[in-house]
Amino acid sequence: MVKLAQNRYGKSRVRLLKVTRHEGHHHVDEWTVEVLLQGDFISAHVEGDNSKILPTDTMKNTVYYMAHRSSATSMEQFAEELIDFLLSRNPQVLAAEVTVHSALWKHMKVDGSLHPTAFIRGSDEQQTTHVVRHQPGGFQVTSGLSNLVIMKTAKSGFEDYIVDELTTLKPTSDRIFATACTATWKYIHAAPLHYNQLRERARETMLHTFAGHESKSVQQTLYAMGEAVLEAVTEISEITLTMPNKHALLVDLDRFGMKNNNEIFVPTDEPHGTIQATLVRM
Ligand SMILES: O=c1[nH]c(=O)c2[nH]c(=O)[nH]c2[nH]1
Repeated sequence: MVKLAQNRYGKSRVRLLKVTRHEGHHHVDEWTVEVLLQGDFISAHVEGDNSKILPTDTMKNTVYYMAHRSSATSMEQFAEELIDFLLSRNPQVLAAEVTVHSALWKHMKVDGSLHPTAFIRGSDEQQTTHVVRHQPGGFQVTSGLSNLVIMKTAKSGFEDYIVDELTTLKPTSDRIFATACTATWKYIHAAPLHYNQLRERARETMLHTFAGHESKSVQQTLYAMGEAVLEAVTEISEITLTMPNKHALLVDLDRFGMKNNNEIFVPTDEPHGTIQATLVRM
């Protein structure tokens, strides 16, 4: 005997470019959206009865429909509108979740000033949000960013770790610290929030802390970054940071009779350290 333990379904990687045409300048949002529904879908799985199934193709169309009529100023707000729309029309759906990944388009600098309608990809960094609402119930919003590629060439060392017969790593008080940071943070959901401002504050705080921190390890800097975000943005209840340690290996120039004063490195992607932690308020 078997039974359906858990299920959800929806549409993934719905790509969308929205141009908001303000007088004198345009704003662009490039989003990749995922919509997932949970609910009373046992008969669909067990009997092949599709009478309660909203087609995933319709979900895709709903994303475009809502994008056109929405005046949401953040992707979190857009996700909330999309969820409300789907839940209001589908009583068989017990929970809807929407994930949005946003690309980093910036106005292009042309002749020294920002062009109003020409854009350049800032980097491969993405802004993210995951919003879920159970019926009945309020929104749970988890936002964040991924692939924030950052590096520092000072204020980073790694010493006094365990040394055993398998240790080859040399301690250093001066190394390259390079990472591609992923962060997700949960919002305390009291009132409608200014998601874009809060996101910018969290991101700026992370960068500020990373740059200034006297790092004894990736672990310590990650903790300092998370702690600073929780201090700076009281609307955030919890933050998870993942920071791969993208090693930059010092090249041995002794072989050529040269001294390498921490100047020439080989950047590596693999293998990399993986450092992750979640910080919550006490
Ligand atoms: O900051 C670091 N943390 C580690 O746990 C670790 N392990 C390692 O080999 N190098 C580093 N660096």
